[in-house]
Amino acid sequence: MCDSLTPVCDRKYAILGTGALGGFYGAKLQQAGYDVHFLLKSDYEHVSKSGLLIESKDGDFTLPQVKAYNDVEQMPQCDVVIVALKTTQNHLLPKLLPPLVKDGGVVLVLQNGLGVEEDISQIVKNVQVIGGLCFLCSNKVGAGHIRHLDYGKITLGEYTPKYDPAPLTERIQYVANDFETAGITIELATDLLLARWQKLLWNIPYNGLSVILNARTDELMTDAHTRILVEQLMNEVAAGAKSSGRVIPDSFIQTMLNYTVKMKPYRTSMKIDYDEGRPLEVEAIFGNPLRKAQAAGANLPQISCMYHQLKFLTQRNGIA
Ligand SMILES: NC(=O)C1=CN([C@@H]2O[C@H](COP(=O)(O)OP(=O)(O)OC[C@H]3O[C@@H](n4cnc5c(N)ncnc54)[C@H](OP(=O)(O)O)[C@@H]3O)[C@@H](O)[C@H]2O)C=CC1
Ligand SMILES: CC(C)(CO)C(=O)C(=O)O
Repeated sequence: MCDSLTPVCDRKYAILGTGALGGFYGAKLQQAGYDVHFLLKSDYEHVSKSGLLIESKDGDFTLPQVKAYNDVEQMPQCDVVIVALKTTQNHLLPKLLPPLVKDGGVVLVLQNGLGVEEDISQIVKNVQVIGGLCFLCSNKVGAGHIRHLDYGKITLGEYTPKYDPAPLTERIQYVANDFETAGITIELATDLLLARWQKLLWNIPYNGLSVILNARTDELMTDAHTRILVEQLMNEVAAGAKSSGRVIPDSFIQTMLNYTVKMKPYRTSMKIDYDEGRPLEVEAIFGNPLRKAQAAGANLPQISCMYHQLKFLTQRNGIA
């Protein structure tokens, strides 16, 4: 394996799920010279023939040729495997991950939600699991066609048993360097659990309310009543974090509110999934944090209410 100082080397990356997020970051890594292997499902034929098209606010580009697969058994073992499926597909990971990740390699989880690293550490042994929180607005708009609308920064943190804070290692450093070489801003965190709760502070109110109230982010922030609701939900997420011994200060809540006011009007990814009749990431984003907080004795009534509303909607619409 190449060391952390090698700017671009023969490190092999696998993208598990070449959609809005995996397609974008995978294409950026390939564009920077890394050896990237893309796992696809419905877009496999198209991408094998025509590659990927990335429309990005940082500049459009095409990759006419990519290494595309529809079967992990055909893929080479990779140094870094990026999990970029929707969490609703994570039941496939026991089949997808073991043949793909090198012994001593890295599994990088770029999904939203809580608890996925813990599950993955049970599936593959002798690999390092790293979590990444992506501040990205990207959509897949057609076969092999990704539209990157805004942002892109990733916060990376190493997973350790029980999510104990971890010092930065050489491994996380080289993953960070590779992404930075590809033009992605990286922040390194020594406390992955805190970083995950901080990301949930955005996802829980906006993803949930966007579906339940049929609203974009700008509508939720303009209306005085929904703005209060967002803030109350953020405070409950902070209470959930506190039950895990993590402190999210009020100033962070204010920063997230201001950040969303300045965002281009955005239909959240959960809302897009809902509108398209696809399963929603309800368990990873709502169920797991709720269960973790409840196990620690914390009561989060508004998040619990939202969780049950979303479960109702997904069951009624047959997308559970
Ligand atoms: N999009 C964004 O801006 C952000 C997304 N995230 C998180 O990133 C994760 C991924 O989201 P996103 O990229 O938006 O989702 P997408 O649905 O766009 O991408 C997931 C991809 O996985 C593919 N896939 C599903 N099952 C398989 C399979 N069995 N084999 C191969 N490929 C498969 C899908 O292919 P097919 O279309 O053929 O089903 C799809 O292209 C989620 O956890 C999301 O919450 C986090 C921050 C921002
Ligand atoms: C906050 C946002 C919209 C972009 O930063 C995001 O990361 C998400 O959709 O999960």
